[in-house]
Amino acid sequence: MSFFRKLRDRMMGSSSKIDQGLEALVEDGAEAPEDVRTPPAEAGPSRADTDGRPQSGLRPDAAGPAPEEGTAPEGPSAPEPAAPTAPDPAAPPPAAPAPAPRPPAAPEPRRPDPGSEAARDAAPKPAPRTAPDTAPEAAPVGRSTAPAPEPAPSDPVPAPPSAPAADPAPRMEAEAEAPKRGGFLGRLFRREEAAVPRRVLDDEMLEDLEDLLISADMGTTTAARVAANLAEGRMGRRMSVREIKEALAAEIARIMEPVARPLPIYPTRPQVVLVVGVNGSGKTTTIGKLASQFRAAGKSVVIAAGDTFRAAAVEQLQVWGERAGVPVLTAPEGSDPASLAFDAMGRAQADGADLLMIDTAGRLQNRADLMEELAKIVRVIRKKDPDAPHNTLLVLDATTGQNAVGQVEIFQRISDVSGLVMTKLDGTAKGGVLVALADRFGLPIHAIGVGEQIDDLSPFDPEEFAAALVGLDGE
Ligand SMILES: Nc1nc2c(ncn2[C@@H]2O[C@H](COP(=O)(O)OP(=O)(O)OP(=O)(O)O)[C@@H](O)[C@H]2O)c(=O)[nH]1
Repeated sequence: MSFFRKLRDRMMGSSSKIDQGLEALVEDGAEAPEDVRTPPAEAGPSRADTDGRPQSGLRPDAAGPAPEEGTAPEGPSAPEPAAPTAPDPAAPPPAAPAPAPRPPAAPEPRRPDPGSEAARDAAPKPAPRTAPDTAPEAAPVGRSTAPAPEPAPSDPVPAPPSAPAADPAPRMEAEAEAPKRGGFLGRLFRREEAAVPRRVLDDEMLEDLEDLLISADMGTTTAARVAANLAEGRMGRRMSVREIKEALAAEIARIMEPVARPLPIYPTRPQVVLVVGVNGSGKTTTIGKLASQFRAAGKSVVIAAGDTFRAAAVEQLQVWGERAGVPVLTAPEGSDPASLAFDAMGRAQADGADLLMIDTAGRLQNRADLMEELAKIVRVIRKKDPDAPHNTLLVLDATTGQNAVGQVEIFQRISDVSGLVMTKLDGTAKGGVLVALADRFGLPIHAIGVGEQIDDLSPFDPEEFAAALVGLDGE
């Protein structure tokens, strides 16, 4: 099963939210199919270019707007291809029900530039952490069982899924080719195409779209930005569900691209990875999965069970250690986690281990204690290596939706978070929060958890994620 299909299947919860919402949204405001086939002279006005671009004398929208990046050619939606009724170019611009251009949000800065890193830098940090100078290699996340999928070429439009399913790709082809065909087949394609519901992208639709994105946990700011960017150059255009999904996926992938970075691997031995996050977010499971993948990539790993306050957590980590074939260092219940971390550091150094992964407690209800605990762990391991920890991984549970935003803020304050792992993306309707996190914090997303099994940790691929989130493959 391809990674994309696996991700999409496992993200059905979130994809269906946007997926189903879009169907309803377009159908609600869709023009009747008859309207779609109205001769251009009548259809023209409603498609007036309202995005502020100068209209050429030829009024390109009269024959269908020029295909934009990220949208399918509009040809098939345009009325009859022969266009004998093409409007007179000299005719005055229509005074029609052109939707008002969506005003303010639109030309937002398109990149959540590393400004978000600036914001991160501005946050108080416990102590400066210096990563080794040497250029890191990438962690083998997801590569032990199958090679990580090559990132798709940076075409802003995710390629239509290659699945042979009767639907998407052939239909796209049909959309593109329909106008050129003559005879029976041409008429057939045009009729099918005319039956595809489309809705004019106007202010009302943009608001609906924004609400839909918010309901998928994208957060108000990111949802507004995504909707505004989608509107750019498309206002007044009649769009099908698939076209909206493609444009949305392209926009989401663009936001996620800069943060899709595997865990960097340094030549330093041991590379110390401190794993933080609230209780139940998936820290133990993620450490087990990562350890297994590092082992499969030929790295030697030591795990320290730093949540010494919960015997069950230690036992669970031991189980994962056995599965991954990695030693797990433990300490008596209630003992000082920093002391365990110190011992583990000594053991990892003596063994010449490539990686030391330190689990920590996640009791956010007593933030001061947790902060002191983490700070102490960092202090003692720095006695053995002043640059440690080399990574501080924050593990977040996707099912907590927008709460994840608050967790990043808190853990950035109490530890020097260097990257994220988002777990439980399978079966949640809240995957959109990852877009909000990328947009807001710009922290690297090293991997995503898509199940409870040892190989259910995958590299983060923005285009596949975006396509799965909007349900692109499901057409
Ligand atoms: N479906 C799914 N479940 C996951 C995933 N990652 C972790 N879990 C489950 O989430 C639950 C909590 O995971 P843990 O790894 O114990 O979380 P933790 O952060 O270590 O929790 P504490 O030990 O209480 O601090 C377990 O039942 C895991 O099986 C994932 O990607 N998908």
